[in-house]
Amino acid sequence: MATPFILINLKTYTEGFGHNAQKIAQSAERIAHENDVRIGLAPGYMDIHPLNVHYSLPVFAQHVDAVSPGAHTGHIVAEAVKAAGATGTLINHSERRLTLADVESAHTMARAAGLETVICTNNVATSGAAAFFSPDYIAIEPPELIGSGVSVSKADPEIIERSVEAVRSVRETVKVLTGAGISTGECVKTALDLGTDGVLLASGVVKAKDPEAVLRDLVSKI
Ligand SMILES: O=C[C@H](O)COP(=O)(O)O
Repeated sequence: MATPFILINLKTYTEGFGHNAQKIAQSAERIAHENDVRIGLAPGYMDIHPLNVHYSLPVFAQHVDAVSPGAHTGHIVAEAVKAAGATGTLINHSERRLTLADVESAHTMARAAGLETVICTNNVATSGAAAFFSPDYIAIEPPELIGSGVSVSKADPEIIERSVEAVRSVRETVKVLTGAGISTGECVKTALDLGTDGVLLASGVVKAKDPEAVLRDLVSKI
C-alpha cells in the first residue's frame, strides 16, 4: 500500500486563514515527519505561497478552472497555482463542482502544469468515471456527510468499498481517499481497512480547539 495520505482542506474557514494556516502547517509538518504518513494542506489561494516557502509539505489548491493562461479574468489557472508554489490541486470538490467536460480539461491542465491531482466525486458512478482521467487520487465524499461530524467510514462504508472497486476496475493505479466527517484516528483506520489510501478532511481539524491534538489522533492508528 502507498504511504497513507491525510489531506486537510482549509476551505474558507477563518480558522484556516493566514497565521492559523501556518500553525496548522507547522503541526502537520512535524507530525508527518514523526510518523510514516504524508500530510498535505489545501489552503486558500493567498496562503499557498507562504506555506510553500516556510514548510515542507504538499500544498494543494482547492480548485483550478478549465482555463488556459491568457485573456481570461478572475479565473484560477493551473500554471499560476503551480508558480505560486502549489504541488497539487483538488478538482471538482462538492463545494466547487464542474461539468464532466471541465473536470477533464482542468485535470489535463493541472497535469501539464506538473500538479498532483485529486478529483473529488460524490458517488460510485462518478468515481468510476473520474478514474478514466487517471488522476493521482479520487476522493469519494457523500455530500450530505460533509461538515456533518458524522464519519462516512462509519455511516456509509459501502459507498467507499464500491467506489474503490469501481475505480480499480478502470485504473488499478489510481489511489482513493475517503472524505466527509472524518475526525479521529478510528475513522482513518476504518478508511484504510476499507481499501482506501488515506482521507480528505476539513472541519475536524480546522475548527478544532487544538488542531495539533486532532492531527496526532488522526495518525495514531495507522
Ligand atoms: O474537503 C473536505 C471535505 O469536504 C470534508 O469536509 P469535512 O471534513 O468538514 O466533513
